[in-house]
Amino acid sequence: MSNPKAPSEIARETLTALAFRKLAPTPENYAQMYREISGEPAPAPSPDIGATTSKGKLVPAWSELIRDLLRQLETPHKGITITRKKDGVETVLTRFSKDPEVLFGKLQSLLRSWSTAPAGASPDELVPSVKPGTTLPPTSSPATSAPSVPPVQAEHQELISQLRELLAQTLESMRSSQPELESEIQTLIAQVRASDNKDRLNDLAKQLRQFWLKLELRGGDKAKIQEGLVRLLRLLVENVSEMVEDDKWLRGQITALQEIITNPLDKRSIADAERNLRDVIIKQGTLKQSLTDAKATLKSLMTTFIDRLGDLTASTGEYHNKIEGYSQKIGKADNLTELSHILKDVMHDTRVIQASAMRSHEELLSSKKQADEAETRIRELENELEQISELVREDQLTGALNRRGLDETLDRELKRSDRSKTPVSVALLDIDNFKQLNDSLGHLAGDRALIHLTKVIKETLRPADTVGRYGGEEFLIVLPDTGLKAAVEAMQRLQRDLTKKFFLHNNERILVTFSAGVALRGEDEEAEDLIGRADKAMYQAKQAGKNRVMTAG
Ligand SMILES: Nc1nc2c(ncn2[C@@H]2O[C@H](COP(=O)(O)OP(=O)(O)OP(=O)(O)O)[C@@H](O)[C@H]2O)c(=O)[nH]1
Repeated sequence: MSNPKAPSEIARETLTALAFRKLAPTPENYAQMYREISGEPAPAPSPDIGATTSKGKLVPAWSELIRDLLRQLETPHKGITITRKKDGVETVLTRFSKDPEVLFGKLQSLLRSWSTAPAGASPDELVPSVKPGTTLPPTSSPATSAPSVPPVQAEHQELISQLRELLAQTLESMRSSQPELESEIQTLIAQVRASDNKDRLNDLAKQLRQFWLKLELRGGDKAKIQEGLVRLLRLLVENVSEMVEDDKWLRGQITALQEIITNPLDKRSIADAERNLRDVIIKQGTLKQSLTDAKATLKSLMTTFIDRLGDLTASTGEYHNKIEGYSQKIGKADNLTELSHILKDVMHDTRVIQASAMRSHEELLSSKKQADEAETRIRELENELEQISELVREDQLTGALNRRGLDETLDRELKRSDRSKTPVSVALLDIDNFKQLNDSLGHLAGDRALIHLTKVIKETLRPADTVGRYGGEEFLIVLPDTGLKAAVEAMQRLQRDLTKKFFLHNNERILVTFSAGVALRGEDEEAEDLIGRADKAMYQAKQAGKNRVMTAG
């Protein structure tokens, strides 16, 4: 004996049959078709629901409702999945299919609930409420709903396999960042892709939990390793700086490095510090060469001096021996002629030794003078080196101030503006499409373009204005005693000058343009905030199409 059909299934089949036979989905047609499919006998005559309800209200057309239902099923609604919608329809059909009028109303309110559902509402709230105490028939049972369940199941399966694939891809994307876990990740990916039943999924869930735990621990380890390395570096630098007390060159670099690692580390400060350190190293390299040369000169002078002294000692030693010989000869001499010959020899040797001593004396004097000069030069170089080591304020490529120089200038100018109650403005410039210039003409041409721009800026602005390299292709201009309008005009003048003073590359004229943000310092405004506002305005200038000047609000 076959199992009786579930009401929801009969209702669904009724709707399908109506559509299939192209019958108008009126309540009577629905009721008749329902009875036909369920095999129920025709009910006793009841009030006509063809055109009006028993309460006298007009019943809207079913076709419209079904069309609406189909349309709304496909339409995305926040917080409600298609599956949940289908489940809702299923529940309504199950509970109310026996009464077309109630069914109609419930389907309508279900539709309304989709379109008015608040974001994130639980799908359960979207199923029309059921009177307390009503027992719900099962929405599906393998025996009765077999032909209609597969679409839902198929959709679930499709969703699950999509989720599996997403999980596999997520794991896949972790491989490059976790090379040490490569084989473990590979195994998990294979497991994810093969998890097609509950047991395998459970097993996978366990493995994944262990894997995430391991990742968490590793993340913690990495942070600790990094902290440890920084601590170690600090110790090392401290220790080295104590050891090299006398070596100014090395001490300068150590100071720069200490500055980097004593402040909190972030990407930008490390990049700045790296550029500063490079500047220090370049400058120190040049000075160190001069110092080495000066020291070599001094060494060679000392050698000459010692040689001369040796010669002198040797020749005076020889003279003393000779004098001794002459004194013996004098003692033995017994006539005047002999004595006169000896005296002549003595005079001759004395004159020779005197001349030699004089020459040596002059040579020594000149050597001493040169040695003094070399020593002075060395002292000067060492002083310069010491200063450079401690504070390099210039960008080595462009000759503009570097970040450190800019900080000092801003500090000075802001204080001056506070004292004198005069305005001060800043402009942040960023060369337009600089990457493209680098890519098409080469990095060296890019470097020369930066030098060119700095030169034009220096030529165009007043001597009191300062230009510094703020970043790669960004420049900050400090304009003391300048209001917003005048600062904007200065930038516009610079733009015009750049269209006249072309950057030449292989005899080709290249137009360098920039976008700028200009900000007038507010009362007691910190340098950082002032630059921040200029930066924002510069960004707006870029967004608005580049090669323009914008003011900060
Ligand atoms: N030649 C050279 N290039 C540099 C230097 N510093 C930074 N750059 C380059 O400047 C380029 C900046 O590129 P982006 O930030 O994309 O800016 P852009 O191409 O100017 O684009 P916009 O700012 O939107 O106009 C990068 O390619 C950097 O490599 C430098 O000292 N010399």
